[in-house]
Amino acid sequence: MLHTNLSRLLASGGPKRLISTVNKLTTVEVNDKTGIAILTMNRPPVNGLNLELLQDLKSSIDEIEGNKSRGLILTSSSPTIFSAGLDILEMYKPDMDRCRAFWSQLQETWLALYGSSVPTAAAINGHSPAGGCLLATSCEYRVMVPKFTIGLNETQLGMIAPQWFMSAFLSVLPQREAERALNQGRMFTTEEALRVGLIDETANSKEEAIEKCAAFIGTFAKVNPLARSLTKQQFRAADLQQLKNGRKEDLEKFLFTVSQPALQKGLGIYLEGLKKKVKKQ
Ligand SMILES: CCCCCCCC/C=C/C=C/CC(=O)SCCNC(=O)CCNC(=O)[C@H](O)C(C)(C)COP(=O)(O)OP(=O)(O)OC[C@H]1O[C@@H](n2cnc3c(N)ncnc32)[C@H](O)[C@@H]1OP(=O)(O)O
Repeated sequence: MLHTNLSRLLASGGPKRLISTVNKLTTVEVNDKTGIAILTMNRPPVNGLNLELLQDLKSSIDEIEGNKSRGLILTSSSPTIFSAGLDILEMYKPDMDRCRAFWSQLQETWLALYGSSVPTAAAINGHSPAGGCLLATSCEYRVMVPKFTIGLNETQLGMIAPQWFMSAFLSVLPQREAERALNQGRMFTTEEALRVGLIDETANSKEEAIEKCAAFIGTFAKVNPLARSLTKQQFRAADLQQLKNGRKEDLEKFLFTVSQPALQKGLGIYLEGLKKKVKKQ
């Protein structure tokens, strides 16, 4: 009951205090009464994860860790896109120095979100392919609005999802399901995602999704915060350590991959397809 009241208060727009608007591409709002922080991505049109959005996400996660919030809910300001994943323009005909900084920041941001000490949930209020799915599966709970899609579609782009993308996916899906979906580059509808367990609940609106995420975070209200956070970290330690140990190698593999002419050709065709789709409408 307490949890339901907390989540209703949060969703009803009860007393909210805007703690930070410092970052250009993210905002953090902490509800005074519940102590839950809503972290909103705001990089139109599709929340493509470029270097700057990744930097802002990391600094917002740090801020939420530092201000003793009771939980973090990740969402988007777009009515139809949670995140379109990595900004393909960071990988297409890239400046290699920026590309290096981009991938290193992606690693950094993932380590912060997946390893966050506070309870995390994603209110998925739009499409969530690839890197968008990585963000969502790095959270502990997912609530998604109908008529959108989510999944790791890397193989469709001729790319291989790195091991740590797979770790987050595998922390949510059974191995058999995860392996098949990754090999196919499968995008799940909201309903399919619920059926396989890629999301935990559906909601009819962003507000309801946030309410349900807050209710999930509320389930920890009576649990010792340190015991909860250390338990979470033990569950995730091997995945986090694997990337920490292999960061340099992972970066080099990425740089090698994006510098392949065949990949560049594929990305060019993919981008062209996205643009043609816009013109047709
Ligand atoms: C062994 C280990 C090896 C390690 C090596 C690692 C290898 C590299 C790994 C890479 C991993 C990559 C993961 C990714 O995240 S790649 C990105 C994948 N994302 C997608 O495929 C999504 C593509 N976008 C869409 O499907 C749609 O845009 C959608 C999100 C469904 C939204 O549709 P809609 O609302 O209709 O919007 P538009 O399609 O019209 O898009 C509006 C404009 O935004 C541009 N756009 C869309 N997505 C991206 C993107 N991801 N990056 C850059 N730009 C994007 C689109 O072209 C439109 O642009 P414009 O208005 O200029 O025409």
